[in-house]
Amino acid sequence: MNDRQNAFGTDPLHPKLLDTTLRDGEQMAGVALTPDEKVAIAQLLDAIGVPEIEVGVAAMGGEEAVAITTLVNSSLNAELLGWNRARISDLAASFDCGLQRVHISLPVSEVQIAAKFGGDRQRLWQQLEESLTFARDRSQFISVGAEDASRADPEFLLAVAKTAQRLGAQRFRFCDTLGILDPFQMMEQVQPLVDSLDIPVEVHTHDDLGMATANALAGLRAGAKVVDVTVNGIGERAGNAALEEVVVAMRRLQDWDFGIDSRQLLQLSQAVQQFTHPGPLPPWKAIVGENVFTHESGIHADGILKNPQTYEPFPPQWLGTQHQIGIGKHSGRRAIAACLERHQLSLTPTSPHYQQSLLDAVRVRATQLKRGLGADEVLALASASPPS
Ligand SMILES: CC(=O)SCCNC(=O)CCNC(=O)[C@H](O)C(C)(C)COP(=O)(O)OP(=O)(O)OC[C@H]1O[C@@H](n2cnc3c(N)ncnc32)[C@H](O)[C@@H]1OP(=O)(O)O
Ligand SMILES: O=C(O)CCC(=O)C(=O)O
Repeated sequence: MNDRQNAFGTDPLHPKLLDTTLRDGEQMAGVALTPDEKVAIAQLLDAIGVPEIEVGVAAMGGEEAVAITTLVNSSLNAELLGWNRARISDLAASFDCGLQRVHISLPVSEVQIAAKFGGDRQRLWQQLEESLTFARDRSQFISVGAEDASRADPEFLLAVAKTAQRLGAQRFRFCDTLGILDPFQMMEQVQPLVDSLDIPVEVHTHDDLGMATANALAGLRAGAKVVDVTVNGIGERAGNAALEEVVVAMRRLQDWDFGIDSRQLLQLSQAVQQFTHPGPLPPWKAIVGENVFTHESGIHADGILKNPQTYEPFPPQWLGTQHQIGIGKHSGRRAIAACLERHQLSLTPTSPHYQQSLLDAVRVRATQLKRGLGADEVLALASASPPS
């Protein structure tokens, strides 16, 4: 990473990642990780350079507490954080697991305060104070999270943040819990917190409107110093900002790599996929999908063969991979010629009839199979209709 000034200025406290695959990621409906799987994911996160991992909810007890205790004792480099409601019993459960860094969450929107605290703000202030006082004497680090902050009254949100800071919180998490903001609104809402607090602001975004990653980047642009992510973007409902997207987008857009070894992102993504939703990821999934560096359309394949920069947003080498030229319904002559050339066959430029008949055969076959063709299938079609 060079030292050039970017959108984050020259502040030495560059933004950091907090991975919450093991907490919010696991909250995705149907996901249930064993302690061993949680440890395996944490080790992979650690290996690629993630500096902070939200490990789970100790108040759940049982295997979740076992997993958290095992993680605490597993000598990871990453700092670990345990998620808690603003309740002493939750915090006690985290401390029983050996956690020394805790997160305390409070609902801050009218609708959530009504549902969770019977609309009693006094109760909210009291639980904030009680839980922070309890945690302060027993922990090394406390962050406070404002659940549903994006729907909260901004003055009330700021009052909660300042109170949390005064009572000893060392970081404040702004949550777009329902994923309802756009990046402009995200900046407008996060900026005042950054400007008014002495402690760092963290942003937590959801993908309900497909804007989790964009909003995460907007939060950073507004001055947040920590951004929450999950591998493959898993999480509640439509998921969270995806670790791989935030890392690669920030490298591409701001020349900031978070200290992450992006060549290990594919392996991490595949491991998490197997533990959470066995089966393939959607091939078009940004950054880690199988098709992200596969070019089929004739015009694109032609461009890539002439100069990869024509159609690659960033070099596949960032992910330790290479581009592929796919052959299918949208192929053009140049891609088919390149495929044949790789197998010492030539698509004679002077026989346009042959070229067109092979292209037609590829299109028919790909449409029948509803997929791209392998080189062997292209060669079989070529030998079935030899140059006339
Ligand atoms: C936006 C988010 O991601 S929030 C995090 C969500 N994560 C989870 O829910 C983790 C998994 N959860 C669980 O295992 C369970 O819900 C537990 C162990 C946390 C609690 O289980 P239960 O005691 O059975 O409570 P239940 O889940 O039914 O209800 C939640 C309770 O917490 C209260 N609550 C919710 N958020 C908070 C908060 N931030 N601070 C204090 N209390 C809260 C609710 O009002 C409700 O209280 P009530 O029982 O007095 O009505
Ligand atoms: O940490 C918090 O306060 C809540 C985090 C969360 O998962 C959310 O708001 O979506």
